[in-house]
Amino acid sequence: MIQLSKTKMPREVDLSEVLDFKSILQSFNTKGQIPAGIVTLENHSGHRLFCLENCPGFYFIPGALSVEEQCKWIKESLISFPQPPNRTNHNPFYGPMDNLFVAAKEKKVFVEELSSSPAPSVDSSLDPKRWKLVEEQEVSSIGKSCKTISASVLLRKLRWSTLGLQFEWSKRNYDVSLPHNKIPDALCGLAKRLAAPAMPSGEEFKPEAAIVNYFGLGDTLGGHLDDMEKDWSKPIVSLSLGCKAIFLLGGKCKEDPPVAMFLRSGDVVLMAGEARECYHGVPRIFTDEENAEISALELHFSKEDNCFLDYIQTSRININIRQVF
Ligand SMILES: O=C(O)CCC(=O)C(=O)O
Ligand SMILES: [Fe+2]
Repeated sequence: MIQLSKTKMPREVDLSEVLDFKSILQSFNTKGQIPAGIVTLENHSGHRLFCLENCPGFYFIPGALSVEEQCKWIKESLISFPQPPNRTNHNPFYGPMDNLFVAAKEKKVFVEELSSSPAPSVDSSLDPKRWKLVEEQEVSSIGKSCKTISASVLLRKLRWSTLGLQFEWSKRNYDVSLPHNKIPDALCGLAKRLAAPAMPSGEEFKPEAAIVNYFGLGDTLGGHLDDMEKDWSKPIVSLSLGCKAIFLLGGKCKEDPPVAMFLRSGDVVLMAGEARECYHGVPRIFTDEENAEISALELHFSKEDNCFLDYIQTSRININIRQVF
């Protein structure tokens, strides 16, 4: 099950064995050299792809997204992707939440409304209408018995949002009866172009759903399979944005030793065919200045709204796009 879990602060680990496709690309471009077990090809857009000999269907495209594209998808992930009818991890407790990012930027606060009638439901936390958004300065005038939580804390606790067909975590399946919007056209077009090298010949990828994962310091994604889509010959297209992470690609059994690789902002991974049967996860993100490797993003965002800069300096966002049927 895909769930981001809080862990203790990161430990010092030996990173010397972690595959680094950025430097593999550099040494291929300058010296024509490539490590054993890795093969390379070029896609239509001139991007170099790397595949692993012992994991057919796995593709790594280092630096596939320009800085402008990365900034665009970071903004979309914070502003529009968590908007209803898309659901987020906050839905069960707070209900559909409009404009969380803007509310956080404006330092607004959610307040639980205490109504005398009708009788409260057995579990009041499941009644989303009980939460209203107020200005920070109004909080002092609200009774101490009311629960309050700031929008910026809720933004920090945003773990996932779902686009297109909505994934129902409790049933671990897509619930086609839930209201949803189509995947935005620009994301659809991008996913189709990126997916092309991993598609069965003559077929075009149909993006029907996407899961957006938000990682803060100490957040991890445990080893899992994405097995709820019908046709595993179609790839999952996975975009990395923000702070650098380590991706673990295991085998078909949980016990198989994984290969570790760095995922930087702008990298894209495709997993199709046999690679879809491989366990994978994200055990670590790097938020320190030296290792996050987000200076290009920082430069770009420093000319814009500081809120994006503040968020991304301690975060990673992953958008993974799927064909469901
Ligand atoms: O964050 C990532 O790079 C991987 C995400 C993933 O595997 C998933 O959401 O299924
Ligand atoms: Fe996954």
